[in-house]
Amino acid sequence: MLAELRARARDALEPAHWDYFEGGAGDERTLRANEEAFARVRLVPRVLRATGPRDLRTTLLGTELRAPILVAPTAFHRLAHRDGELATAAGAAAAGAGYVVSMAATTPVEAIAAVAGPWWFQLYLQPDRDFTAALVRRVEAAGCRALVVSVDSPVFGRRERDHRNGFHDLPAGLCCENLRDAAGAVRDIAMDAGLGWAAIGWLRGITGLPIVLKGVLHPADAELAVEHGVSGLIVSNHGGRQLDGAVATADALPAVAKAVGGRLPVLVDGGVRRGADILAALALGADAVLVGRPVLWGLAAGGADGVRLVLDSLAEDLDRVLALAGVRTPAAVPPDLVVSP
Ligand SMILES: Cc1cc2nc3c(=O)[nH]c(=O)nc-3n(C[C@H](O)[C@H](O)[C@H](O)COP(=O)(O)O)c2cc1C
Ligand SMILES: CC(C)CC(=O)C(=O)O
Repeated sequence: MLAELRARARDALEPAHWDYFEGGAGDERTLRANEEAFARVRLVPRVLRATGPRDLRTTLLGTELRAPILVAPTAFHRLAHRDGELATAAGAAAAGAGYVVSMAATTPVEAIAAVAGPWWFQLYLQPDRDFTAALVRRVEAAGCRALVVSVDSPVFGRRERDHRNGFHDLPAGLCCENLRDAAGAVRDIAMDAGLGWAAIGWLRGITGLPIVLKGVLHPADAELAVEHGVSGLIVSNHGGRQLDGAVATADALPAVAKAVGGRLPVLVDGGVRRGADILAALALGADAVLVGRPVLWGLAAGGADGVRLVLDSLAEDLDRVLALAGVRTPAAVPPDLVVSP
């Protein structure tokens, strides 16, 4: 099903835009490694446990979801479909999935909020702290439930497909609508190589929203994140778009989950394509997964209905594999459901 949507998305998109959505950094080693790591996992199901009806409902930081599945923050949805983030928001809401709106969304958060279910906002902390604070106020006022701070991007990864295609800017008429300053001028997103833990403390001081760090791979950083009072972690390598050669997320997850020791929710993204991948992520220590490119395939192929189809299919697939593995709820997935290869 996903493969078919992917093919339709490819047909629907300009080749340079397809490459932007699909590509990774460098030789795309990490991009490939994410899917390969999930494909290597072997499951050891339990039998005859009379587990009865499954219940996939999951609550994360006060946000109730139909299944442990969220839409990962991805940029520029109006490049994929004319309805852009509005279609993503409506599709995710219909599927009961969480939606993490990218800071590089091409639709204002107020318009997204009007059609979305529960949504979080992904932030790149800008060197201009006043601008960042104003944006935080804006998303709070629009109804955002948590801030996802991406910490894997002190500089841009080198996306060779984009260099080859000369894809550097959005076409005329599209822009990052949430990066307007008080005068209405749109800023570029700045990556900040000077970002440290003090910046997280600063953010903590200006907002009451839960702060989730996205892009943690090392267990020592997970420990530091707990010490700095964040509310959640996303084990992520940005879908292989930042540090090429970075460890696959399924491989990094167990050590991070162990370091966190249940003190915070741990989410993971990168290469999640099947219910069995979600089951594996849960067994390896995650509380939920985020899905990036497959949502973009659904969006490009079919707008809101395509997004809903992707998310519903993943949830149905998870329900089936939970039954086959002898488990009733996501929280009950035991670590010994997976064997290391
Ligand atoms: C086209 C594209 C744009 C992305 N834009 C952002 C972004 O704006 N902010 C961010 O934190 N992550 C961004 N990501 C990374 C995703 O949030 C996520 O980590 C990744 O896509 C997960 O891997 P998957 O695509 O294999 O599911 C982007 C990923 C893609 C593919
Ligand atoms: C506009 C970019 C900052 C979006 C991004 O994070 C990405 O393309 O991976």
